[in-house]
Amino acid sequence: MNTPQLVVHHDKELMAQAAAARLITKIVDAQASRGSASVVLTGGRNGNGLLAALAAAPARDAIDWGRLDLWWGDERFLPEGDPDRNVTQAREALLDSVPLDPKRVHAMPASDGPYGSDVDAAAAAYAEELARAAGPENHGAVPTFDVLMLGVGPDTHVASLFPELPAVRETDRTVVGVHGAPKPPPTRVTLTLPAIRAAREVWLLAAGEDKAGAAAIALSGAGEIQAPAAGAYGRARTLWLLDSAAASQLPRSLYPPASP
Ligand SMILES: O=C(O)[C@H](O)[C@@H](O)[C@H](O)[C@H](O)COP(=O)(O)O
Repeated sequence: MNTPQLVVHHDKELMAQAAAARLITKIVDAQASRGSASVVLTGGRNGNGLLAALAAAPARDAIDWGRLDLWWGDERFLPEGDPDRNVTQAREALLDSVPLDPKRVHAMPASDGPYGSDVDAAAAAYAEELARAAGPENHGAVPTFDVLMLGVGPDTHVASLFPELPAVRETDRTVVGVHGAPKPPPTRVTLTLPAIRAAREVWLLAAGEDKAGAAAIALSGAGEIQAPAAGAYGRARTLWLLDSAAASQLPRSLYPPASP
C-alpha cells in the first residue's frame, strides 16, 4: 500500500479546476503511451464539479474522446434517465458535450434495464463486463484503470461502500449490489475495494467543511471497515485532492500549505 499524497487547494472551485487539469494531463499521457485511457468516474458534488470544470477547461479537447473508456465506481439503482443517477449527472456535466465513443461509456445497469429490480444480478453483469474488458495482464478481473476517482462522504464512505456494511467487507467479487445504503437512494451498485485497488491511481476528492472529519479519520490510520476511504488506494499512487476546509482537521505535518 503506498502512502497517500495530499494536495490542498484554497477552495472547492480551485480544487475542481486543478483536478480537471490534472485529469486532462493524465488521460493525454495515457493515450500517448498506450493509445487509449481508462477512467472511473464518481458521483456526488465533488465528482460532478470536476466534470463540469473539465467541460469548461481550455485544454479539454487535447483528450482524444473517442479513445477513452469511462466506467463508474458506483451508481444509484434507479430507472434509466433518472436525474439522481450518477450517469445522468455526468452526462449533463460533461459527457453530452464531448464526442465519446458510446461503446466505450460503460454505465452501470438501471433498475428498469435487463435485470429489472434485481440489483445483485445487475452488479454481477457489470462485473462480467469489467472482466471482458480486462486483458491477460489484469488477472481477468478488471481492466487497468489509469485513474479511479472517488468522492468521500462525511462518514468516510467511498463509492457505495459504507462503514460496517457488507459491501466494504467483500474480498472476492469486483462489483456488488448494496441494500439499505444510509445515503439515499438505499439501493446501489458499487465497485468493491479489490476492484478499486486494481487501479493504477486512485484519486479521492474531498472539499467542504463537512469532509474535514472524514479526511482526518481516513488519513490517521483508521481501518477500512470503519472508514472505507482508508482502504481506497491505487497500485502506483493514492492522491487526496482537498480544499482547505476539508483539510482543516488534518495534522499540519500531513500536507503542504494550501495553494495561494
Ligand atoms: O453515488 C454517490 O453518492 C457517490 O458516488 C458517493 O460516493 C459520493 O461520491 C460521496 O457521497 C461524496 O458526495 P459529495 O461529493 O456530494 O459530498
